[in-house]
Amino acid sequence: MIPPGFENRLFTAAQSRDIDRRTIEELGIPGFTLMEVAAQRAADHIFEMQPGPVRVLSFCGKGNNAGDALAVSRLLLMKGFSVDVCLALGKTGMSADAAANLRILEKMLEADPELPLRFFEGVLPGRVYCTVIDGLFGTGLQRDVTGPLAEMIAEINRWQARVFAMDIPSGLHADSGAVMGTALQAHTTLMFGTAKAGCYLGRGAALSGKRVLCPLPFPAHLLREAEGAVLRSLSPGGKPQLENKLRKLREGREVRHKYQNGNVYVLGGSPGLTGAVILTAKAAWSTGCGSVQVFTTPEVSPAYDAHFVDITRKMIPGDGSGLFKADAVRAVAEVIAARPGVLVLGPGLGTHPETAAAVRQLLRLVKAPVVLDADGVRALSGHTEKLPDDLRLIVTPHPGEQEQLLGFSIAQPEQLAQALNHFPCRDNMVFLAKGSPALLATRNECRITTYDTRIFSRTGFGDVLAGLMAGMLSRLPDSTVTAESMLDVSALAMLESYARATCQHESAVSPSAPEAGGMF
Ligand SMILES: NC(=O)C1=CN([C@@H]2O[C@H](COP(=O)(O)OP(=O)(O)OC[C@H]3O[C@@H](n4cnc5c(N)ncnc54)[C@H](OP(=O)(O)O)[C@@H]3O)[C@@H](O)[C@H]2O)[C@@H](O)CC1
Ligand SMILES: [K+]
Repeated sequence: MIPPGFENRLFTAAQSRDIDRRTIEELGIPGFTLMEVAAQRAADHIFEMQPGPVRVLSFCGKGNNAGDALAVSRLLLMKGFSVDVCLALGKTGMSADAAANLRILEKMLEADPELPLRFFEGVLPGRVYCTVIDGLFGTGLQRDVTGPLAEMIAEINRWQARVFAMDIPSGLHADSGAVMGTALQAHTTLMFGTAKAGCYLGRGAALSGKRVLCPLPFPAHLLREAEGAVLRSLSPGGKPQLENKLRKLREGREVRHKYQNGNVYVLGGSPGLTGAVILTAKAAWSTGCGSVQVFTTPEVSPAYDAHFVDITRKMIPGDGSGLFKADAVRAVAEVIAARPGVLVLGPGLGTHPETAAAVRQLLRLVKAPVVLDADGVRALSGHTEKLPDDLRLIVTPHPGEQEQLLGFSIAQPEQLAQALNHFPCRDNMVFLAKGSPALLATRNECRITTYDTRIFSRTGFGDVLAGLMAGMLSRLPDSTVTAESMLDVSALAMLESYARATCQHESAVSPSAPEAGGMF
């Protein structure tokens, strides 16, 4: 049983170790008991997946991860499976609980020499297996896997077996999802007690296969007290909960006419780049907000004639180039001040230096929450420190824009903390690092997508996402637009885009098999 509220919480290796330790020391549940519970849950899952007894390879190191695999091996034997145990690092120096589990197996074999159990030290048994229990390394892996161990991992990967990883696939870093030299490709990862961040980040998302959280008797207060960043997974299953949270916030809003049901402003669309604005404005409108208004120059406005029925246009002054420049900044800020709403700044705005300067000027003047996307993000490169500290901001760069904005692209939650430090408004903002997985963070929390964000790799989805965010945000009472609710809105807008993308995309790839490197 996972304590309520922790279903989608992710933990680092240090946090997990600390929770293990405190459960043992403060509650008095022995480590061996925790291991037995973990093994029982893992074995139950394996029996479900593999109902008929087969010969399995139990691939063990010398830490507690091996202890898990050895305890699972015993439970499989008791169900009639045949087990070949590979003690890849030999018998010496095993952790106490791993050694105890090994001793139990040895005693069982001594008592019943007919038992289908064999041991191999330092080598693989020399045959191919369809099912493998991976207990080489868990959260204790700190350095690269090399030499004979790396060769064994490569060999097992060649079998394309059904690999059940204990806690985390061996070779994967439990925090970053980085491959430490080489790693096993799991079919299923049975995470013990806590979901490990490394199974969701970097290569971990693909190498973990199906992720299953096997509950251990950790009390809620220890999970709550785990020190360090709060990480959560963001899966399509979380959509109803987010919708509910935002619906409750909306109930506090008095709506007597359309302008009290949320106003969205879109500023973008330089000559030849109006498609992005059309997508953004339509997506915002689809959220049910009261009004969507597009700022445009007289030169660009005719491009919208065939597209906008419900969406109004606000003419801004220009110098005849059709671009947004300094002379329009005050006019835009005044329109928004007169009728507050949410501004989407950037779709198709173009990269003219004077336009970029006007974007920065507007961000210093405007009091509305802003969703900053595409060319709007580019305009901030090298200038983030000049933003007002009370600006409420959602910034949505893809990896190329992250590189330009920060000098690095984001793969780890700690890098988001670094990214947020570039902004004086860091306490009022959400940084959405697009990529695969996408990471969404405020100063207090980071969410990691669990679905395949490669589906967003189509021109225009960034524009749709920005429109959805602004539309949803505009419908909340202004006093509830905080970093926390903006994170919920961003998460829900991502899930809504995903739902739309999977409907539209006939050849949608499986959401359970994300692959590193994709982006949108
Ligand atoms: N009660 C609990 O705590 C519970 C814990 N549980 C389980 O324990 C797991 C964590 O166990 P763990 O901490 O013992 O570490 P683990 O991952 O088995 O490996 C460490 C060993 O590997 C070695 N080693 C490392 N890198 C290496 C390399 N590159 N190449 C070669 N060797 C290398 C390292 O050796 P050393 O660095 O000392 O040389 C050390 O001996 C956790 O993931 C979960 O499965 C669950 O049962 C729930 C209850
Ligand atoms: K493992």
